[in-house]
Amino acid sequence: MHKPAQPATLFSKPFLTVTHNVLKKRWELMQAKERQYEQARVDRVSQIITAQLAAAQNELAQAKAETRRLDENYGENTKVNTFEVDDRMETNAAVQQQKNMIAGQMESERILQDTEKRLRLLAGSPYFGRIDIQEADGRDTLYIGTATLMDGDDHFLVYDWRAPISALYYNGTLGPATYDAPMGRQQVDLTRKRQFQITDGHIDNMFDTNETVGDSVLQHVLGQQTDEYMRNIVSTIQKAQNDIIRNTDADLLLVQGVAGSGKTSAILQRVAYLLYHARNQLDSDQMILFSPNRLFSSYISKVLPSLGEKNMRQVTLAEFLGQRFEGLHVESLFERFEADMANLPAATQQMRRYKESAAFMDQVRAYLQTTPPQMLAFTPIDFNGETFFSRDEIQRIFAKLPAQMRLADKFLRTKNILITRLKKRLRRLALEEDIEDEVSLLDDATLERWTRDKEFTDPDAELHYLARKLVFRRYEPVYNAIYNNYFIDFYQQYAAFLTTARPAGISTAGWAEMIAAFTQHVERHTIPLSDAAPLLYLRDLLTGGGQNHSIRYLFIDEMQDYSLAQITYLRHAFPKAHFTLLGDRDQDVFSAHYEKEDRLAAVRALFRGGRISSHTLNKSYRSTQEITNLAKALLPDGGDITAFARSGEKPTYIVCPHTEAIAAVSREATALLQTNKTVAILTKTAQEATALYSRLASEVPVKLMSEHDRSLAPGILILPIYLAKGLEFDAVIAYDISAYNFGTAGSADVLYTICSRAMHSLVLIGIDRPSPLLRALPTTLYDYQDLRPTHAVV
Ligand SMILES: Nc1ncnc2c1ncn2[C@@H]1O[C@H](COP(=O)(O)OP(=O)(O)OP(=O)(O)O)[C@@H](O)[C@H]1O
Repeated sequence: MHKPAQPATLFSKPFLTVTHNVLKKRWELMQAKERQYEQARVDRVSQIITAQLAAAQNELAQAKAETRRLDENYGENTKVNTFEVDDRMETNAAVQQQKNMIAGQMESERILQDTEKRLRLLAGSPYFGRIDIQEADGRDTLYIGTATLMDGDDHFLVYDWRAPISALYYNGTLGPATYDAPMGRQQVDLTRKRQFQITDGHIDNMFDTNETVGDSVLQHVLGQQTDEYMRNIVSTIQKAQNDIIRNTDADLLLVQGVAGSGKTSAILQRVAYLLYHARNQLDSDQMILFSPNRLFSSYISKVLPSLGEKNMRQVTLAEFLGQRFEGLHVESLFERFEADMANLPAATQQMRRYKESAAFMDQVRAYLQTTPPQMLAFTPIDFNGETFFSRDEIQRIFAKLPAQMRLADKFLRTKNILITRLKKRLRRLALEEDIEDEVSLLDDATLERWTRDKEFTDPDAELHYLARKLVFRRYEPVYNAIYNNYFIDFYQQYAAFLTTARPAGISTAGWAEMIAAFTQHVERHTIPLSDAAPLLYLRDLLTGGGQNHSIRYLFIDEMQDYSLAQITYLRHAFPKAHFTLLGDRDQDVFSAHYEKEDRLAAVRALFRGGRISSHTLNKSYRSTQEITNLAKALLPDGGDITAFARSGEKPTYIVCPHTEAIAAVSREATALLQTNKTVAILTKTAQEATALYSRLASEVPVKLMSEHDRSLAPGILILPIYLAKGLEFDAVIAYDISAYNFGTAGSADVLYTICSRAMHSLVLIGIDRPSPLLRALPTTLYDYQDLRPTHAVV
C-alpha cells in the first residue's frame, strides 16, 4: 500500500540531514577560525624565536671575540719578566685573574651556545601540543614543545616536554587529572588536548583528542620512510612509554616490550628526561648505555642531540669486557653463535647455563671467602732472570695479616707492603758502588734532564739523587708488575675455583675437560664468553678493584642477550648506578635454541631489596599490521602482542629451487628499492650473509655489513640478524627461510626478530623446502608463491 508523504518532523530523515549539514558547516567554520587563531600564534612565536635567535647569535659572536681578546691578552701577560721575585708574584696574581676571566667568559659563551641550540630546535616547529586546564585559581592554556621558550616578560610561550606540568599532555585524558610538581601533587581539570604537526612555521595538521596521542598523528609519523638515524618521539610518546621515561626513583626499571614497542625510544627520551630533572647534579658522562652492536650506536646517535642533549657513553658488552681484559680477546656473542650453529653438544649447553647463572657468581664469592692463603695463586715477581719477590715471600706477607680483615683489604695491604719493600731494597741498591760508577757514565743530556729544576747542597747529594733515580728507573718494571697485580695469577685462581664448582649432573671428566679447554684458551690469549663475568668478579673481589662509582644510570638494551652472571657483574662494577633493563624475551636470537628460562623473575631477584618498577609494552609500532600479525603468529605466546593500526601489503613467502634463489633475491631487492630507502637482506648467520653477498654482488648494488661497521647507509644491505638487532628498515628480505634452517621451534625467535625489523614491506625467501614454522601458520597471513617445478615440491 502506498504511504502518504510525511511532513518533516524533528526526527524525520530530511530534517536530520538539514540539521546535520548546518551543524557540519558551523563546525567547519569554527575549525577554520581555530586554525587561523593557532596559525597566528605560531607566526607570532616564530617571530619571537627569530628575534631571540638573532640576538643570541649576535651576543655569541661578541662573546667569542671577547674570549679571543682575553686569550691573546693572557699570552701577553705571561710574557712579563719573571726574573725579579716581586714581578713574579705580581705576574702570578695577574695570570690568575686572567685565567678566572677566561673561565667566566667561556661559561657565558657556553650558556649562549645552549640558548642558540635551544632556539634552533624550536625554529620551524616550535611546539606539538597544547593543553587547556582549569585550576582552582583560573584557566590556563599551555603549549608544549622540545624546549622552553619565554617572551621578554618571562611568560612561558612554550613549555619543555619534560616540565612537570607537561606530563598532563602525555598521561591525562580529559577531565580531572593530576601532575607532580616540586610543591607536591597538583589537581586540575584537563579541558582540552590538542596536537599539532608544524613544519617550517606552518600548521600541517591539528587535532583535538582525548587520547594520549591521537592515532592519526601516529599513523602519519610511522608511515614515513626511515633513514640511517632514529628520530625522537617526544611529540607522540604513549602513556605506557611515558611511565618508563618519567620514572626517577627506581633502582631497577625493568621493561619487557615486544619488538617495535618503543623500548629503545623510551631509553633515549628517558635519558633526556633525567638530564633535565637533575640538571645540576647529573651529566651525560654519568650515564652509560650497553648497546647490542656498533651499528646501533650510530643509528641512535642523533636522538639526544635532537632533544638538545649530549649523547651518553655507549659501549657494547664485547667492548666492555675487552677493555677489562686488556690484551686478551673475549669471545663475542656473535662468534659464539656462529660456532654454536655448527656444533653445540648438550653437555656444553648445560655447563654454559650453569656458568652463566647468578648462583655461579654466588659460588665465586663463597669460594673466595673460604680459600686459605696457601691456596691463593700468588706468583713470583721475576726481573732480569732473578726472582725479586718469591711466591713464598708474598704468601707469608698475606698470611700474617689479621684473619678478620676483608680479603680485598688484605690484598691491597700485601701490595702496599711489596711496594714498600721494593723501595727499601732499591734505596739500598742505590748505595752500592757499581751504581755510583754507572752514574758517572751518564751522558750530559740525561744529566740535564734528570737534574732540571733541582738544587743540591753538595755534589754527594747530587750523586746520591742520581743513583736512586737510576735504580728506580731500572726497576720500574718490578714496580709496574706489583701495581698491576701481576703477583697473582687470576686465571690459575679461577681454574682452581672451577675445580671446586662442578655441578650435579655433569661428569667429572666433562668438567675437567672444560677446565682444560679454559686453560688452553687463556694460553692462546682468549677468554670464553661464559667465563668472562665470573672471572672478572673473582678478580675484583680479590683485589677490591674494578668498580666505577661515578656512573649513576646504566641502561641495557636487549637485556635478553645478557646472562644473569653478566648482569650480576655489571651490578658489582657500577655500584652507584640505577639500572634500566629493557628487552624482549622473544628476540632471544643467541640462546633460544638452548635456554628457555624467563629471565625477568630472576633479574628481579638480583635486585631484591631495591625499588623495582616493572613495565610491559605490548603494542608494536614499527611494522604494518600485516607484518606484525605474521611475526607474532610465529610465537607460542604471541597473542599478547597488538599491532598498531597501520595497513600495508601482506608479507610474501617465496619458495624457489636453489638454482633460482639468487635471481629471486635480486629481483625482489631491486623491486623493493624502487619504493623504499633501505632494503635489508637478513640472514641467520654471518657465514650465510657472506656467501650470499659473494653471489649477489655482481647482480645488484649491495653492501655487506660486518660487526666492524659503524654506520648504516641507504640502499640494499646484507647482514646477519644479530647485527640488525635494535635496527629497522623500510623493507626486509628474510633470506633462506627454509626447512633445514628454520625447521624447529628453537629458531622461531630468530625468525620473529628478522620479520620484526621491517617497517613497510617483508619478503621471505625459502629454498627448496619451505620452513614448517611458516607453513604451520594460517595462509591468510602471507601471500605464498611456490616457484619450484611441481615434481620437486615436498
Ligand atoms: N610513541 C611513538 N611515537 C612514534 N613512533 C614510535 C613511538 N614508539 C615507537 N615508535 C617507533 O617505532 C619504532 C620502534 O621503536 P623502538 O626501536 O624504540 O622499539 P624497540 O622496542 O626498541 O624495538 P626492538 O626491540 O624491536 O628493537 C621506531 O621507528 C620508533 O620511532
